[in-house]
Amino acid sequence: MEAVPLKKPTLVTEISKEFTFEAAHRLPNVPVGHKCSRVHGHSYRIEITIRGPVHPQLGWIVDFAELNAAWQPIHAQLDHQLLNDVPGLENPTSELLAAWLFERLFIPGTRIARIRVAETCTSSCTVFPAED
Ligand SMILES: Nc1nc2c(c(=O)[nH]1)N=C([C@H](O)[C@H](O)COP(=O)(O)OP(=O)(O)OP(=O)(O)O)CN2
Ligand SMILES: [Zn+2]
Repeated sequence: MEAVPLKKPTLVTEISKEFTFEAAHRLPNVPVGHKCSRVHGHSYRIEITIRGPVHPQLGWIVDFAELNAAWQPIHAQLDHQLLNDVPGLENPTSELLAAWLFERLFIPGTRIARIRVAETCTSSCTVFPAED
C-alpha cells in the first residue's frame, strides 16, 4: 500500500483567563420561598476565552495582560457589591450576568469566543455568539 503524506491540520487557537470576585445577590423573580429569593453570596469565577490568529513573531493571540486590563473596571464595578444594585443586573442570574459581561468586555484587536460564569463549584453558565 502506498503511504499517503499526512496533511498538517489547520488549528483553531483559544486562550482563556479566569477571574474572581465576591458579591451578594438575590433573585427577585423566583417563586415565593425559593432559597435564592433571599440575599446570599457567591465567590464568582469568570472565565474569558479569546479565539484568533497567533501572531507570527509574538507567538500569541494577545498578551494575557490585555485580558487582565479589560477585567479591572468590571471587577471594580462588581466586587463586594449587591449585584441587584448594579445597573442592568436587577435580576442577576448566571445567564444574565454572563450576557451583561459579554456586552461590556472589550479587548482591542480580538473577539471574545465565550464567557463562563460559575456561581458555585457545580453551577455555571456559558455564553458565546450565536454564529459559533
Ligand atoms: N439556571 C439558573 N438556575 C439558578 C441560578 C441561576 O443563575 N441560573 N441561580 C441560583 C442561585 O443563585 C444559587 O445560589 C446557585 O444555585 P445552586 O446550584 O442551586 O446552588 P447550591 O450551592 O445551593 O446547589 P446544590 O448543588 O443544591 O448544593 C439557583 N438556580
Ligand atoms: Zn446565588
